[in-house]
Amino acid sequence: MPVARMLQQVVGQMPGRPACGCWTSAPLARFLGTSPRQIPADANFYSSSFSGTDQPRVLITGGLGQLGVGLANFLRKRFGKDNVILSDIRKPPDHIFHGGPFIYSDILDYKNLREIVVNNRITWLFHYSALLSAIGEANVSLARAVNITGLHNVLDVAAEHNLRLFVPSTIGAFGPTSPRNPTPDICIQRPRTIYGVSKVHAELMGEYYHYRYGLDFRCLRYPGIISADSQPGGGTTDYAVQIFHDAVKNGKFECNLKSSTRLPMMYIDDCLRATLEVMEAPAESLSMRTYNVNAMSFTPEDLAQELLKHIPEFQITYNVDSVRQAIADSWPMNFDDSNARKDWGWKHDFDLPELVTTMLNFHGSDTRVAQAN
Ligand SMILES: NC(=O)C1=CN([C@@H]2O[C@H](COP(=O)(O)OP(=O)(O)OC[C@H]3O[C@@H](n4cnc5c(N)ncnc54)[C@H](O)[C@@H]3O)[C@@H](O)[C@H]2O)C=CC1
Ligand SMILES: CC(=O)[C@H](N)C(=O)O
Repeated sequence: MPVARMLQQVVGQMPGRPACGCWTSAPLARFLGTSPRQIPADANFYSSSFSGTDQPRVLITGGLGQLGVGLANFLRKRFGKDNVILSDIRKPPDHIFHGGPFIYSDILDYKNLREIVVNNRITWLFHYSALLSAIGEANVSLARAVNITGLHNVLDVAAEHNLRLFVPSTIGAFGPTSPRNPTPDICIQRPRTIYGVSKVHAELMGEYYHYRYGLDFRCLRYPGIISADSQPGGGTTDYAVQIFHDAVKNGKFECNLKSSTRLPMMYIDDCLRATLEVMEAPAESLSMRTYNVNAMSFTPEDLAQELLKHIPEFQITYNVDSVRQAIADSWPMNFDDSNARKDWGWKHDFDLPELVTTMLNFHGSDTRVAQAN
């Protein structure tokens, strides 16, 4: 007998179950737990996913980081500006505040999160709030709270309100005992950072809520993401973002990883497109709920050589950060994303030459504008 059916029979006999015996997506613990958040057994979890239009009503948590504003702009083009709400615990700059709906949302405040989802009739949630690898090692207790307790709140609200939920994982969800070259979707995952541990937890908890409560959970393991118009948030791959700014501005860059450190990387446009494509993929096409996605892998030396083709006077020096280097040495060198390419047609657009040209065009034009002003 399928596990789900067996569980349904067991749960159906539980006291306090709705008379209909219907299978609610609400987490079982809410009926049996002693949590102050316990919901009356006769609560009717009418799915609030019907937003009255055929467009998703989107909430992005942690939206003011390196990726969230780009995601909001990308999704607003697809679903309409007013259907995508950006949120964070920080004050947005004026151009972001006036660029579309923004709301304060602290994922550690479960009631606040629940209120936002109900009052705004949210149907899709992109959960970006997190402390990344290096900053997480500098503040383990905060990283554990945001990346784990915050995730639990998001999972419960998503299950209670039948949301389609995207949670990004990372190359950092693997560790030194994982195969590194290449790293497949399914293999040993014993990361050595609180960031990586919290992301493996997110993958496992999201998949549990999917199989146990029917939550439409979808997850991509992002490589190091490179963006031109936003600053990185304190990770190990941040060098690959900062190098472009420094190369154009100063003609030189001091790299905090060894020249031979190979890591999977991706341009932000590919990242955001992969995120939307997996969220729009028909459920029946998904043989998994957590996928690796890949574009390229390079070392600081590879990147410097590509930059030299455009900026012949560019100089790179190395001042290795031992914390970041130890993290990078435990991460994948190359990512196997064949399942994403097979199941939902993933295909990257930007390889290293295209990345460098695109980033320099942005920074170069930006610098030219700066000189003109
Ligand atoms: N940028 C990258 O290269 C990669 C990012 N990812 C994942 O993508 C997501 C977004 O990444 P980034 O934008 O780079 O992160 P980031 O570190 O730049 O931004 C994270 C945001 O979370 C917010 N935040 C912190 N505590 C919060 C709380 N209690 N409630 C609500 N928001 C809170 C911060 O204010 C910040 O704006 C993260 O989950 C990250 O793990 C995964 C792999 C690579
Ligand atoms: C690859 C990531 O998850 C992030 N950029 C980090 O370096 O922590």
